[in-house]
Amino acid sequence: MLKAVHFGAGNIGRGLIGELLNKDGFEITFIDINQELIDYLNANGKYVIEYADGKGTQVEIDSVSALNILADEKDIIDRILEADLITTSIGMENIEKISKLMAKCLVARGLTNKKIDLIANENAINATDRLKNEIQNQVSEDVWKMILSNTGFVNSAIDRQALSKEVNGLNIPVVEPYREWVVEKSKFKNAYVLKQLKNLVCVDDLKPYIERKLYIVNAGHAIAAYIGYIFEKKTVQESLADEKIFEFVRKVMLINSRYLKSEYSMNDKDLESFIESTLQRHKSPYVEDEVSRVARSPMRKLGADERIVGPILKLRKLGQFPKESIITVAAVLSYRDKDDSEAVEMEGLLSRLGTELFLKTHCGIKDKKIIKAIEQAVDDIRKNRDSIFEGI
Ligand SMILES: NC(=O)c1ccc[n+]([C@@H]2O[C@H](COP(=O)([O-])OP(=O)(O)OC[C@H]3O[C@@H](n4cnc5c(N)ncnc54)[C@H](O)[C@@H]3O)[C@@H](O)[C@H]2O)c1
Ligand SMILES: O=P(O)(O)OC[C@@H](O)[C@@H](O)[C@H](O)[C@H](O)CO
Repeated sequence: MLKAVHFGAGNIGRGLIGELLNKDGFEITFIDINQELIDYLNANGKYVIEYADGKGTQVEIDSVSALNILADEKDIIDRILEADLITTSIGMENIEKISKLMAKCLVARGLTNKKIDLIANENAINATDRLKNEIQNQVSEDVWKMILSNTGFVNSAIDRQALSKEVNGLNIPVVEPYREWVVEKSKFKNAYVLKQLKNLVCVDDLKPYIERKLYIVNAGHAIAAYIGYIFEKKTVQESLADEKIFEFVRKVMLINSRYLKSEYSMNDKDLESFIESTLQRHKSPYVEDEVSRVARSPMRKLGADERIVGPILKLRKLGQFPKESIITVAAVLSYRDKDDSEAVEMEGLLSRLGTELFLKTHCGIKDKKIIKAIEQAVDDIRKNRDSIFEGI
């Protein structure tokens, strides 16, 4: 049996990567920090995921075990010595935290001269390359050369709404039936393993896929959450049930698609139908996605190449002034959640630096006209939240 080591046994780890690797015949070791979940996976050797398909279809994923990253370092290295593939989905904020152990694992693996591939499955452009840089920072130049000659660092784009629910104290991933797992073919070192991964889509150029994912799918999702927050909606579905919000979200997705059209010569009709089907996924009656989950980590989401600001900067370079997309930055800046450390950090930075400096230093927005428009929109939203929809 092929063996995979997957870091992050959360919603997408168990709900997408776990399912697909299992379908392709892999035995999976999950690495996590949640001891209760680790104990459950070890005691049962399997888990269940539920499809949000209106029927509650359940799928069993077997041949699994788990280790704790904080307590089982030696065992983790041993598993990686025997593994055929390493994957992650732990969240970008945790990538740096696993880099030291990952470096140790890849050094041990490199000494055996056996090839291995690593895929970071996170919502970010070149997430694997970002992990790769963190790993490089942990080792000397010679050791890095050895790691590079034995390890394939493969970027990916993944798409599936994966939530979870608690049933009798047990956490069950709840996933939409739709799924996508796209990887960069040329980066794979182990051709045999790649051939066994039948549920992967291999492409030569990942950029159009990850940009379409972030700038259409995740942008639409995030905007529904941030505008939903302003209108006191609890879930994304509740937010999109409001016609004005729905039309606003669709408009921004269409505006963002102008960049994809120009950059990749994507066809208008295909983009429009992609947007429509994405909106249907986001408003599925079988999914109840909390605003707080989708709006989580607003500082990350305001990054210069991320879902909110990325399309604005790219469209500006094309000479455009995407008014509605600009308003969405103001909506993110208005977001508050005392349980989300990044939302708390954002609020603190905004009050210490002011909006203009925050936008310049954190979001890479230097254009005076855009900064002014964002400041104006923040003000307008504070006075009258319906100002968001003016002109729609
Ligand atoms: N859930 C989705 O719908 C979805 C879809 C596509 C992509 N993603 C991306 O996948 C990643 C994971 O998202 P999620 O929704 O599954 O989050 P999640 O919180 O459900 O899962 C993350 C898991 O990682 C574990 N973890 C945290 N720090 C760790 C560490 N240092 N070492 C090992 N494990 C650690 C957590 O305990 C948790 O089990 C994110 O980058 C997210 O953007 C999520
Ligand atoms: O995971 P994040 O925080 O980057 O974004 C939240 C959601 O938009 C995201 O998890 C989606 O559900 C997912 O990306 C759909 O494929």
